[in-house]
Amino acid sequence: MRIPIAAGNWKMNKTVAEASAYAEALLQELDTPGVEVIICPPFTSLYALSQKFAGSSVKLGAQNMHWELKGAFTGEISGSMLLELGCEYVILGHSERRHIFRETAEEVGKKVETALKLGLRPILCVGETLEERERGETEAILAYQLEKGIEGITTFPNVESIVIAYEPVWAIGTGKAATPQDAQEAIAFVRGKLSEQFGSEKAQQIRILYGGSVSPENVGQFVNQEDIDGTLVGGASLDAGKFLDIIKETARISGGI
Ligand SMILES: O=C(CO)COP(=O)(O)O
Repeated sequence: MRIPIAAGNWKMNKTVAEASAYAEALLQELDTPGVEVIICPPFTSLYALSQKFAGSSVKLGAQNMHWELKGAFTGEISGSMLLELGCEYVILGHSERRHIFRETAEEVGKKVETALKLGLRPILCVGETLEERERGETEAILAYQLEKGIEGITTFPNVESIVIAYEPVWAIGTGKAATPQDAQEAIAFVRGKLSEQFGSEKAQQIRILYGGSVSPENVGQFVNQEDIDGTLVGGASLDAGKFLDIIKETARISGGI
């Protein structure tokens, strides 16, 4: 049984004070044992939130890390630093990192390998641009990003602890979400690729999320799909009330497993 996830990617938003106030509001209302809730704030709020979430069911994730463990990499953060701050997850290969900061699929793969080696659970993001979709290249792009992303971990015993997020670039921050059918189709394709790499038993255990303009109103349609195991939420996760509605709807649709 794959436990559904509601993950909030705050991107470059919220000061420590704002993050702390949000955490208090979230914890006051949170009562959904069937859903794994993950908050991914900026690095600067990780410590404060690890204190706030201690003893609760809310998990902490970072939004990026370097593939090396330490060294002369000005401005970078290592996986062991994230573990020390209480992170269980780390988002890797988000399309904003790939497109704005020119991260390559190979670099993302190195990060995934290091994260898993350290016992951090990667949330590996994959997704096509609008031009790629219109050219009919969606599956080729997903296959390429996935193949490079998991290249270094194919023999790892804990591959099932990875999470994949399908985030079509054209749906991110646009208010124009994919249709549940398109998302299901892409995610079923990803699960098929995971099955080729890891075998069907492992592939059936790996959670695959949808991300891109998820809201309290549309989340149910995604979580209702056979292969979609939750959502990675940007804008709507910045408001504790909206994110709580997303968590509740996820629990309701997935039967509070
Ligand atoms: O990029 C996203 C999550 O990682 C999605 O962002 P939005 O929910 O704002 O579209």
